[in-house]
Amino acid sequence: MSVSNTASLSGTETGRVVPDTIRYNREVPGLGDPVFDVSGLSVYYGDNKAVRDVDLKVGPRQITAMIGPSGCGKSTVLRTLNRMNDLIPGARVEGEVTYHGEDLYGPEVDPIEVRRRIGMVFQKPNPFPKSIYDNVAFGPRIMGVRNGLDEIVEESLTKAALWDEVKDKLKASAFALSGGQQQRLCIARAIAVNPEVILMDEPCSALDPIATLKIEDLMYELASEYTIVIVTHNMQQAARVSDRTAFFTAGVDDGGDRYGSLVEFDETATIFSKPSDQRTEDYISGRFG
Ligand SMILES: Nc1ncnc2c1ncn2[C@@H]1O[C@H](COP(=O)(O)OP(=O)(O)OP(=O)(O)O)[C@@H](O)[C@H]1O
Repeated sequence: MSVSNTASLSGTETGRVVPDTIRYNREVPGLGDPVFDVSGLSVYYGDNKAVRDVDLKVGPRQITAMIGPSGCGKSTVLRTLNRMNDLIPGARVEGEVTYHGEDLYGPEVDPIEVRRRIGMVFQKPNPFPKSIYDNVAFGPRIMGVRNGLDEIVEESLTKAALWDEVKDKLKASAFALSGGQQQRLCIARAIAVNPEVILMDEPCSALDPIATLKIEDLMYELASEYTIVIVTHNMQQAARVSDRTAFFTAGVDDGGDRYGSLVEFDETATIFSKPSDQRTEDYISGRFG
């Protein structure tokens, strides 16, 4: 894929993000056989039913963005896609999440294998206190790979658009890299174990605008090979990079409990130009959130 359109990055004077802010001009791939099919998903933290009744499909080799105001459940839903919620005491899911048609929460499913196939990149770059090389080689080594590590490291760093910047200092500490480089290293680390899906939870929120655009370019390139789901606070970012967008909001139930839910899920251009729900319209117009 190539980057073919670098139109305006900002919204219009109404504050609304419109389709001409979409930088990457490509046809939206179909949902095909969805990679994930989420239906009737609710997530509890203890007794608190924090996210309710989410239905969502994630198509292969495309970028799905999750947007919405703070606390609407974006990260919670993202974590259900690779069972990271299992690691949070008191968290449990209700409803169904299938991965290629298989129940992701089925008794026979190995969560470790799930997290290998469905990798995650976090808000704050979190390289290990090791060399650049050892960060990337870490996952393959744990999987028992002994031969061909050099090739895996080079290929992963190349795919993460970092190889040229680090090829002469692979033994240097990962902490010697800039924030943006560290985040690309974390993406290389995720790629090194050969995943199908990369989940990204606010991957640019700790980065400056230049480093952010680099990661966005990278996401776009990676989407030809990987399925990407990104949580972002940044509407322009969702409009720029994603094929489909899920808009979540937070509400209060009759008992006064706050909860998150999915309002609308559609192609990104539709969400940002003619959303079908007034709450989406209000959010993308900057009227709340
Ligand atoms: N580990 C946790 N323990 C208890 N409650 C949690 C936990 N993580 C999230 N929650 C609650 O679940 C709800 C959704 O939170 P979540 O972090 O998923 O929302 P978000 O949309 O990603 O928010 P933000 O944009 O601020 O990161 C919130 O009410 C939050 O307090």
